Amino acid sequence: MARRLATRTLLLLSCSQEGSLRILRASTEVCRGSLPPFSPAGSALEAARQLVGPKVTKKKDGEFEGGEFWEAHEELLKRAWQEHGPLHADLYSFGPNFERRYLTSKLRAAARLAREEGSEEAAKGLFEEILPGVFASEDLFTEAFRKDVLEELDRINSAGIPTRRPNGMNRYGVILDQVGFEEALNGLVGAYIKPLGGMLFPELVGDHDADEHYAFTVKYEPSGDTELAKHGDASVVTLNLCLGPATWKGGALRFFASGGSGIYALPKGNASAGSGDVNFQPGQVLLHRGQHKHQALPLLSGQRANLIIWLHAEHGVVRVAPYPPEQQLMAKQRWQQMPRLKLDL
Ligand SMILES: O=C(O)CCC(=O)C(=O)O
Ligand SMILES: [Fe+2]
Repeated sequence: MARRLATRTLLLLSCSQEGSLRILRASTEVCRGSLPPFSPAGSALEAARQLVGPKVTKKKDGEFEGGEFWEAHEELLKRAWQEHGPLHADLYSFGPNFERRYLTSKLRAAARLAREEGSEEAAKGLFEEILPGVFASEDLFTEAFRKDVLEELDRINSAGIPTRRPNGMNRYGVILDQVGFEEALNGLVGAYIKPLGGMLFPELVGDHDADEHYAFTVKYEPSGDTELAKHGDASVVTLNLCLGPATWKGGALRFFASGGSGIYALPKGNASAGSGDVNFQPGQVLLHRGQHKHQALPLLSGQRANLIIWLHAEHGVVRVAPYPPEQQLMAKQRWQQMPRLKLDL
């Protein structure tokens, strides 16, 4: 699973991979014939609304489901989302407005202290290690962030533009980087999420191990996906924010213990990977290693939506071997890196 997801991430994020370039070119030829005539001067939004997205069926290994369709229409869909425009413009660009509206003052103050003084005490104080290797916080994102994201998702889902399944197992959700959020997310990840991931998992996040991200939402409800099989993510560190929206029953996230072995052995104690169930609360964030195996238990009623950010190195590479203590980054090195503002697509 992890390797398959990594491969798909690589295909989505990197254009330098020979195979994906070939698929893209071939399918563009195939699909042009079946598209309504589209002139560059016409409305991309109108053209995208006439597309019929591929059926989504697989609950495992579904990364490439409809792959040719998505590769062929990538440019059109990107322009369609631009034309569609935002409901909450602040969500789409990272800067002082984004930070003030969507990040708690506690998080901003803790990050300032880490950047200016090299002290991570306040940042560490935002988290509780609820299972070995699983850090939880309710102090990262504001209520307004959840509310605006949920409203934006509703609008995206009723835009009439096809959206691609978020990964090989979850069928329902939105790939946030593909619907206009990549710039804001690059800023958020570079300035906050990557240093937080490095602070909590210094043995895995060095200088470049979390340079890139893949962000998406997942949705569970009785008429759609209700559960998710045990897996690891295509990430070195995963951030998982529960968006709510309101109430649901079941749907806990179960973690499985593993310490790894040989050169992959995780340090003992605080940083090892423990087992247990997490019953999400709206607004709660988890940070865990991507390779810490987990599973979503069956949702019994209601709906649960989460926003997930996978951190990985360039080309989807996921570090699994821990750094020895003397090679780990210092707090200032983590927090003073400049955010990368563009994805290398
Ligand atoms: O159900 C969740 O919150 C986690 C989903 C998940 O693990 C994933 O999409 O990789
Ligand atoms: Fe996962």
